[in-house]
Amino acid sequence: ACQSVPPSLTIADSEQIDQLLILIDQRLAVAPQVAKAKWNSGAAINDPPREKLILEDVVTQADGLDPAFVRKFFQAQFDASKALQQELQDQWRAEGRDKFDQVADLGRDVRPVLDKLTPQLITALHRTRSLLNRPGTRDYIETRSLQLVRGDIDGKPRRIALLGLGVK
Ligand SMILES: C=C(O[C@@H]1C=C(C(=O)O)C=C[C@H]1O)C(=O)O
Repeated sequence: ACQSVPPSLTIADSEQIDQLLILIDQRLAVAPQVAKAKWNSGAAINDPPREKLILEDVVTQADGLDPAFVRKFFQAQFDASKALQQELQDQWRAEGRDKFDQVADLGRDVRPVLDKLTPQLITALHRTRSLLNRPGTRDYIETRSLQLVRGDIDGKPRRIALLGLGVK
């Protein structure tokens, strides 16, 4: 990791960015459980009221951060999760998969995991906001995300999630 840290970031800075990437990965890692629960129940992958609720929540919790940035970031995390859910369900459909025997309950077991990550992500955004537009940060995120942000079939969910950081 140290070799890829650009001169514009301290090691401590790079560790804060890593922490954000780890949280993005942890959120994406929940998507297969969501996809399974919805596969069994037949519920739609997209749940706009649930997304709206989270967005309203994060904007009020994100004091000091630009609300437009926070919304954009979380919308990208939803979009990444949905892209991964879609890829998985497309695969299961192609395989002619039956329902899964054991799935976690979406409301009782799975969404609470996402809800626990939300404030942790907001904290990580606070700690990294001023680092995101430094020269070299973009390349650092690219390199590190390949190791830290997995949970993903073809790289598309990861790309969508990282676009939410708005790093140019
Ligand atoms: C993860 C879910 O699926 C989708 C993605 C969401 C998210 O990432 O938080 C929220 C609602 C759904 O559009 C879910 O329904 O909980």
